[in-house]
Amino acid sequence: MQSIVLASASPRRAELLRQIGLSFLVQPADIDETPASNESAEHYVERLAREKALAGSASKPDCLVIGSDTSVVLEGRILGKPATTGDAIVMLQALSGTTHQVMTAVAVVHNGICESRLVITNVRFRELLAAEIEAYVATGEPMDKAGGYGIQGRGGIFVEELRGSYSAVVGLPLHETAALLAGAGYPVWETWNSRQESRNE
Ligand SMILES: Cc1cn([C@H]2C[C@H](O)[C@@H](COP(=O)(O)OP(=O)(O)OP(=O)(O)O)O2)c(=O)[nH]c1=O
Repeated sequence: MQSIVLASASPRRAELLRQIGLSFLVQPADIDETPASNESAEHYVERLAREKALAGSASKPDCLVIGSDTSVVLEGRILGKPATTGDAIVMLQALSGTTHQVMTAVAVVHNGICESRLVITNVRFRELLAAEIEAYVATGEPMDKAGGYGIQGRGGIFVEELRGSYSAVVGLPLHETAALLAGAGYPVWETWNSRQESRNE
């Protein structure tokens, strides 16, 4: 079986891949993340996931390379990672009491061919108090996360309802990732079997 490369600096994505039993190499991809003019959020997120996977594959052509991108989208507006704590406060104020979309795309490059999937999850936040937004931002948790929150962390207490994929919100949709890997000739469950066999030998 080919080696897997995760073209990402996100510790959440690595954790999610480990969760499903995969062994892989981490090699973050450095790409320009500026949206093109008039580009839709859907197009932007999927394009970035593909560019990250393709950038990773350029230096590891013999590997199966996974790239992904997550953006929070509020009324069509893309909220990336906050640049400052002030930014994080503004994002969280905007998300308070509303429903937003978390768009995550995953792309897999295999033998030069790139396949990708986009997953859209609706997340509703309850009304947030100004004081709790300040306290949350002071923890530092929002700073490396799209939309300025982490559902898997303290930010979990803001989420009233989620419709879609929890793993996609955290950074990597596991069902779609496994489907793409299977399509590339790498069914995830087969790696469980081979590990089991090597332990039994
Ligand atoms: C909404 C949300 C996002 N996030 C994270 C997932 C991603 O790491 C990050 C979105 O930024 P991305 O630009 O998608 O990813 P990244 O810069 O962390 O890593 P790379 O580009 O190298 O793959 O936000 C959470 O951890 N929890 C959440 O609830």
